[in-house]
Amino acid sequence: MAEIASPPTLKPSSESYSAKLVDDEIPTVDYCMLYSNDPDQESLAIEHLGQVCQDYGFFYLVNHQIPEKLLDALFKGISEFFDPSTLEKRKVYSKKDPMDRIRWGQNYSSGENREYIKVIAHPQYHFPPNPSSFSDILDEYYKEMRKVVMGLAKAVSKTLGFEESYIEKAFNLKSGFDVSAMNLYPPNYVSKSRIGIPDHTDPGFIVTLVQDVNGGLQILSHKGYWINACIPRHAILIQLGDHLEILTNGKYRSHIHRVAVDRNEVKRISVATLHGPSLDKFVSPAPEFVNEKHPQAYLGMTYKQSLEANGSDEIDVQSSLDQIRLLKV
Ligand SMILES: O=C(O)CCC(=O)C(=O)O
Ligand SMILES: [Fe+2]
Repeated sequence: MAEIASPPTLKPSSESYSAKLVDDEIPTVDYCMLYSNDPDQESLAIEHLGQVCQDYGFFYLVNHQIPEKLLDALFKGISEFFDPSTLEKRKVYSKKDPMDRIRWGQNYSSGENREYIKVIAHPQYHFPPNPSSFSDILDEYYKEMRKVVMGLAKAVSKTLGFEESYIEKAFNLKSGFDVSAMNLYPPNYVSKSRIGIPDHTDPGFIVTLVQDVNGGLQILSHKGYWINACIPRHAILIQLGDHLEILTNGKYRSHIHRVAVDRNEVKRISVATLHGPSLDKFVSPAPEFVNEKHPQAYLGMTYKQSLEANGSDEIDVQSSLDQIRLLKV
């Protein structure tokens, strides 16, 4: 596979944002340490992960075992897929029906500036069949990423003091519904504002994010200021999803994030995958997290119902946390 040259850095813009914007303050979690053969090291790593989930809700994951060559091939494949000269060909994936499993879109507006292709990556794979080398790379990438996600489900269960299969069972992750967005910002160098994607949280257990060019993603911390995410090359940014917040009754919260694009100068590709419960899984705050001091703060409903609660379908997902929340935590 061809090597990709070191990418340029996209400088974040702070204009037009009122809340404080700081550079990187995002913790790092070492995936291998969560499974260390040394029990002391392992328990320290699990304790650290629990602290990070509670205090931040997002972190850089390093030593995750996804080959760097696979990530580089993924970015190259996406870059070729979004080639401006083949724009007409990909319009075939424009949304025609709510049941479409592959969906393409291009937005140039004051509220959103990106080109994207969304696919369902689990429980069944739905990828653009051409070019075949690209769908093979996607297949490999999503399989590798699922291993990481299942591993994190075990580790997060332990941070909560449960057996390692707790999260997997609570979300029925073996049949989990994963939607992945491959994004190009700005859409072929044209944007109508500095917003790539506006403020939002994401549904599901966790969101995994990889990118080819640093900068652009901004995360609102629980302390109320924005952080520019400077994801180390080949690391994965993990963000906790709304349904982990619901399950833990607000102990592990999701958080608002957005993408800034900067003066159309740099092309950035990201792959954000929402790893969710199975569509029919009923998710509500677990009894272990509900007590007099922490009354039930969210409604229970199936994952499918919660995806549809925002008036959208299950692929064009947006957070429905506002409709599900009973109390502010
Ligand atoms: O591209 C990014 O950095 C973020 C994408 C995102 O937040 C999403 O697709 O939900
Ligand atoms: Fe997101």
